[in-house]
Amino acid sequence: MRYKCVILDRDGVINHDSDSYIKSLEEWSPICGSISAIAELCKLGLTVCVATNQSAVARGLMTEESLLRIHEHLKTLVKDAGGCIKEIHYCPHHPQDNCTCRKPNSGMLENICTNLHFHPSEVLFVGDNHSDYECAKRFGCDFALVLTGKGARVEKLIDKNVSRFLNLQALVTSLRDQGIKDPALDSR
Ligand SMILES: O=P(O)(O)OC[C@@H](O)[C@H]1O[C@@H](OP(=O)(O)O)[C@@H](O)[C@@H](O)[C@@H]1O
Ligand SMILES: [Mg+2]
Ligand SMILES: [Zn+2]
Repeated sequence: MRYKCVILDRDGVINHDSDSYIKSLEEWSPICGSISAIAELCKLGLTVCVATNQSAVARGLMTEESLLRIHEHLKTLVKDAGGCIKEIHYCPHHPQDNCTCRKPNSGMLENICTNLHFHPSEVLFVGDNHSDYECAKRFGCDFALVLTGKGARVEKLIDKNVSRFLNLQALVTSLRDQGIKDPALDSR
C-alpha cells in the first residue's frame, strides 16, 4: 500500500466552493459522492485529514465559531457514513499576515504529519487549486488534482504529469482499483 494518509483540501474538493467564500453552515454543501468517498478511503485503511485556507475569518466575513460548526458537521457526516476525519487543520489568517500555515505554505501539512507521524512520501494531498499543488510540492508529497471547484479553471497551470480526476469519488475509485499505488494518470 503506497499511501498511509490522504490530506484533503476542503472547498472545491469536499464541498462546493464559492468565489464569495463559504461563510456559514447554511452555505456549506457537500459535493455529490464526497462524503462516501472519504468513508471509503478510511475503509481502505487510510488516515484522512483536511487542510484548508479560511481567510474569510481574518476578513471578518465569518466567525471562527461558524467555521468550527461546519467542521463538526463534516466530521459527523463522515462518521455516519462509516468513516473518520482524523484532523482538520485550517488557516484563519489573511494573505497579508504572511503566516506559515496558509497554503501554498506547507505548515498545515507539516503539523498534520508531525502529529500523526507520517513521512511526506506516505501522503497524498488532494486539491482543486494551484496553491494546493504548490503546497504539496513544498512539502514533498504527491498531489492529485480534482476538477471540481476551481480545478477545471487551473488545470492548464498544473504540470501534465500530475494525476487529475473528475471528482473525489473518481480519485478514490482509482486508488481502490490500483491498490493505493500512485493514482492512474488523467483518470477523467
Ligand atoms: O480550498 P480551501 O483551501 O479549502 O478554501 C478556499 C477558501 O478559503 C476560499 O479561498 C479564497 O482564496 P483567498 O483566501 O481569498 O486567497 C477564494 O478562493 C474563495 O473562493 C475560497 O472559497
Ligand atoms: Mg479548494
Ligand atoms: Zn495561517
